Amino acid sequence: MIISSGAFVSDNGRLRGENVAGSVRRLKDLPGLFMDDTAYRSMDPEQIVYEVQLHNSCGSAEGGLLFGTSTVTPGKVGREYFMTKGHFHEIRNRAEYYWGISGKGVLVTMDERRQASTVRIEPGSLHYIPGHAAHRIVNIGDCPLVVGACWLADAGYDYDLLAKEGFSVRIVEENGAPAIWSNK
Ligand SMILES: O=P(O)(O)OC[C@H]1O[C@](O)(CO)[C@@H](O)[C@@H]1O
Ligand SMILES: [Fe+2]
Repeated sequence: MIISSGAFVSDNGRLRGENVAGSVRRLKDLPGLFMDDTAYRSMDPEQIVYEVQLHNSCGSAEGGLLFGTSTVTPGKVGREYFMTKGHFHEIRNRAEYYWGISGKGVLVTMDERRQASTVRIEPGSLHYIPGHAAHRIVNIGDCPLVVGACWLADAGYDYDLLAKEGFSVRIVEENGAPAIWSNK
């Protein structure tokens, strides 16, 4: 039985070692995500918006768990802060834990009736995301936002519902501070 995987989480939330894989999302990978398309098109398409690192030692086996960290770069497109794409789980009832490792952020969740909620993420904060809730993180600070996560390996990703209307709220800078805008 495998009880240790030979992987490590460093102070900045980076994973290394066995069974660790990473992916990067750049501005060019996220067309239509941000509300200000003119600002989006004026920016460097190679700019990294966020990176995800994943520790996977079970594939997508039912009953297995995945562990990941997401690192969102500080920045904005127009007035809207850099954020992850966000998703519902393909198997809708699958829940997930998030916790803040470093930086300042907002967790946005939204149910299938487009009811949204937001909560601040800070180092050490713990967030339970129930099934049937889309989830996204937003970096509202000047440093990278690093968030850890643990979720069921068979959860999968569903981006289709969000591709049409997006989340019902957006996190934007207003008078120098983060504000929640309705996107209904
Ligand atoms: O690119 P997305 O769909 O916003 O997801 C980013 C990552 O956040 C997680 O929810 C946890 O970090 C993973 O499931 C996912 O890989
Ligand atoms: Fe998820």
